[in-house]
Amino acid sequence: MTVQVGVIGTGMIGQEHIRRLTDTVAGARVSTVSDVDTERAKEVASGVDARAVDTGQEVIDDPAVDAVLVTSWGPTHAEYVLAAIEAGKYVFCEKPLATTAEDCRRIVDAEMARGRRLVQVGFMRRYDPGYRAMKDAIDSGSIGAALLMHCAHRNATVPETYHSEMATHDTAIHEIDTVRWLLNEEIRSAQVLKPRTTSLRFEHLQDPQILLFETAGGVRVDVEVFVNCQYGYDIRCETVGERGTLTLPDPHQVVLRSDSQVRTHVHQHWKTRFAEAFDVEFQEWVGSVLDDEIAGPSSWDGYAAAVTADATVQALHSGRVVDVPLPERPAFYA
Ligand SMILES: NC(=O)C1=CN([C@@H]2O[C@H](COP(=O)(O)OP(=O)(O)OC[C@H]3O[C@@H](n4cnc5c(N)ncnc54)[C@H](O)[C@@H]3O)[C@@H](O)[C@H]2O)C=CC1
Ligand SMILES: O=C1[C@@H](O)[C@H](O)[C@@H](O)[C@H](O)[C@H]1O
Repeated sequence: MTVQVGVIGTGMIGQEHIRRLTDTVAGARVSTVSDVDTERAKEVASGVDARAVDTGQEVIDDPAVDAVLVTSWGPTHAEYVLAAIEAGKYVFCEKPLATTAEDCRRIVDAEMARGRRLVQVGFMRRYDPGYRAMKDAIDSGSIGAALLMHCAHRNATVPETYHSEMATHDTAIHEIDTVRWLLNEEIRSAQVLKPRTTSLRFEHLQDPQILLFETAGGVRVDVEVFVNCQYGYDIRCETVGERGTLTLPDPHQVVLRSDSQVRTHVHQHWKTRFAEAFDVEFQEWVGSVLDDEIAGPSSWDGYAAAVTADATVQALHSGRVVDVPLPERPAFYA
């Protein structure tokens, strides 16, 4: 069987995932697409022999669509995810699940009321081979109990529309999910340090920032978010345990020795740095839709990340350590 996917949002990542579902992932086909920019939707649809419709709701209502992919602008996610749940359709939503914790909670409650998992959130790092190897090594006890984690999330540059809160909500939201997943614990408090700022930024932006988290089990995590680092897209993570450390490897790159130098390429964008992770993420999602059993990052994970991100933004503004007010995880998401 082929999963017929309807896509809402044909911007940058929407087009990436449409290409992926068309050329790389087995068992799926993009059948229907929409975007508020209807001309863009038509153009993208014609490239993959799909049907363009005028609204996201029409995608969800299309009887030919088995599963919905939401890759529109973040503030529109909640409306589409809730409508897909209402229609009883599987829905993959790019991060963030919703832009407010309240909307994430509405999604969690709607999914629980439906009685089965329909939603997967696009936290693609869980599918990166390096992060997966780190998770396996932590779980197997190879470094003993984890004590510390040092992370860095660097982008080459960001546009003027990017503001200081986005360092958490848009960027470090990936680390928030990754830390919870790797350590299998919730984050209980957040603090934000504001180092000297780079001169190579738009004036309104605090860049870099250092986010400090403490997990429920007392693991201390530092995350450097530096979104104008100039030199590339660089993601780092080291876990320090009682008996050793684990370092996230860079994806395979050829190393050139020539002219008295050793050189290797630095990724410039998330598209290439996480290309393999996205491919695996979508292959596994399609498999789980075919098996009728969604197993990837859940709407609870989307909600927990949003609550943690809100506390982190409060910490950015107050300069204080802020507790993360996350309720207990419902058994439905055990
Ligand atoms: N997992 C990851 O590493 C990444 C995730 N993302 C996430 O993907 C989402 C989209 O990001 P980009 O593609 O970079 O943005 P984009 O701005 O390139 O594309 C967003 C698209 O949504 C459309 N849109 C806006 N409102 C709409 C509505 N009401 N209905 C239908 N379409 C609507 C826009 O016209 C645009 O084509 C964001 O939530 C972003 O956080 C983006 C980049 C990387
Ligand atoms: O999700 C992403 C973008 O939306 C965000 O703007 C970037 O900072 C992240 O590195 C990327 O993974």
